[in-house]
Amino acid sequence: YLVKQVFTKKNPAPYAPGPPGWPVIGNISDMPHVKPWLTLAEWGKKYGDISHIEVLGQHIIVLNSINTTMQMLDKKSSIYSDRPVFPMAGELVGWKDSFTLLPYGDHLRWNRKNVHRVIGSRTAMKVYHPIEEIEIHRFLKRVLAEPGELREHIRHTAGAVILRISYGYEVQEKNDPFIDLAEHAVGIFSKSIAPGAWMVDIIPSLAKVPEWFPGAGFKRVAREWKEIVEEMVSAPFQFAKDQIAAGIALKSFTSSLLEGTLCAEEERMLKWSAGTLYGAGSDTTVSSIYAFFLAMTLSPDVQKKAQAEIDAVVGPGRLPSFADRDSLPYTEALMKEILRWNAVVPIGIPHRVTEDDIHDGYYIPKGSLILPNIWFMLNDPRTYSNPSEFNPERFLANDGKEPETDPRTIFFGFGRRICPGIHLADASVWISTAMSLAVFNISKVVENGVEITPEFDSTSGLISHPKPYKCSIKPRSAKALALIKQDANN
Ligand code: HEM
Repeated sequence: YLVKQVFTKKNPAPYAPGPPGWPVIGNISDMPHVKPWLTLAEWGKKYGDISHIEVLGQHIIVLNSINTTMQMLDKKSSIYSDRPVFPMAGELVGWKDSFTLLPYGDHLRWNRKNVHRVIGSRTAMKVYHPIEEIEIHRFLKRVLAEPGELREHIRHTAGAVILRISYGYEVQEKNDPFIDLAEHAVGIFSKSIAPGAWMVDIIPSLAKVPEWFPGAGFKRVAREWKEIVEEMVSAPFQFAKDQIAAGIALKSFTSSLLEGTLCAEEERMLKWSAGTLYGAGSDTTVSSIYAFFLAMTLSPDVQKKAQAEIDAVVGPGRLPSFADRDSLPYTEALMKEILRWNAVVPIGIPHRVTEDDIHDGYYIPKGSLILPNIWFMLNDPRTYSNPSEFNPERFLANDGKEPETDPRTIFFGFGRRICPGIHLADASVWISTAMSLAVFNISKVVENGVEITPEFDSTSGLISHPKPYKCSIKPRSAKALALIKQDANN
């Protein structure tokens, strides 16, 4: 550790402190696989807001403060916006064309510009509000019919929203082929990108080893996965093209961009762009909405308060809509607290720095990976009082107290790579929260006369979900039941 701190002739400043490593292999055994955000937060406590490790010559910088992260990834975004190469997920499984993993450059900017035009602001999203309202109403019907299948219904609904917006595709009520495909492909993304899971990510030259070679089983796995990913990106795109050719396409991201004249390369980029939205949109908001039902099970008082607000503003005769959003401040605060409480992408997607930098006196060599510990920033006692407490009030101005930091400035990443789905995600989580609270009471399950208190535990992985739990979901009243049963298209 001390050796690392020494100001060497070669380096213009010392590396940031971090756990001591071994010569050559560096900190290979320190990279945590299970809930890595907890270990990274420990490093924050021990070594400060910027810490450094080295794994086989790869420098990794861990950030544990919102200020430092903003100063680096946002203020210096011209050099902090690249992505690392992921030999397994990107090169072998084929996600490298998904714009989540594109290097910083023209190709990425083309993608981001297109997405921004379609869903990049609250105003642009307004076109899709009716779709969200209809789809979430359908979700209420599914939950009413089979409350025990909550997780499935949330997945199905998120898939329905994103397939409609990306391709103009309307899902089947059961076993929709595109929803199953996305679920499969997104699972592959998570597995193939898991840090440290694949030797080829540590020794990239292994990618050249033939498939039959002992120990090269990962190449067969990658080939099989690549086929599924290709299918996931191509099949719904072909659907949209066929609909356009037949003159029956619904307006969507793909149809509006296919209206212009595109060369073959642009069409390929568009196919991947739509595929990226479809993949990224089908698994992320699911985690927040599933966390919402858990939080309501655990916090009946918060639930009652939000329901009282919705009853007073919306009344019993209709479901809430986006038009009510500005009149429901407590529900808004509740939604923010859901986001803060359950970090969906807990350590973000790594950025890569393209120039040498010195930040806060520490040397950040060109090519370093930057891991922002989003989970810790959402639980940092310097930003949030009693962070482990679920408390929407923290986001309301009370007794002269300023509201605490909006978690959306952290939750969706940073700088020029900030999540482009932010407004879609925000709209989906909000409308799901407001509509569900308007009609359902969510509570603990009683089994054999005993109330079961579910535990909040999260899965590891790039996208983290609350682990399965049980809750009871019942219509609040006969009027609520009638509202759920109304035709969703009206
Ligand atoms: C709860 C919901 C969501 C969360 C928490 C979330 C979070 C994130 C985060 C942390 C990043 C990395 C940002 C960075 O590198 O600094 C990201 C990137 C991205 N997100 Fe989301 N996201 C969500 C929903 C969505 C949705 C609904 C879509 C699509 C419609 C989407 C599309 C993307 C894409 C395409 C990228 C890659 C951007 C790039 O590399 O330039 N996300 N998201």
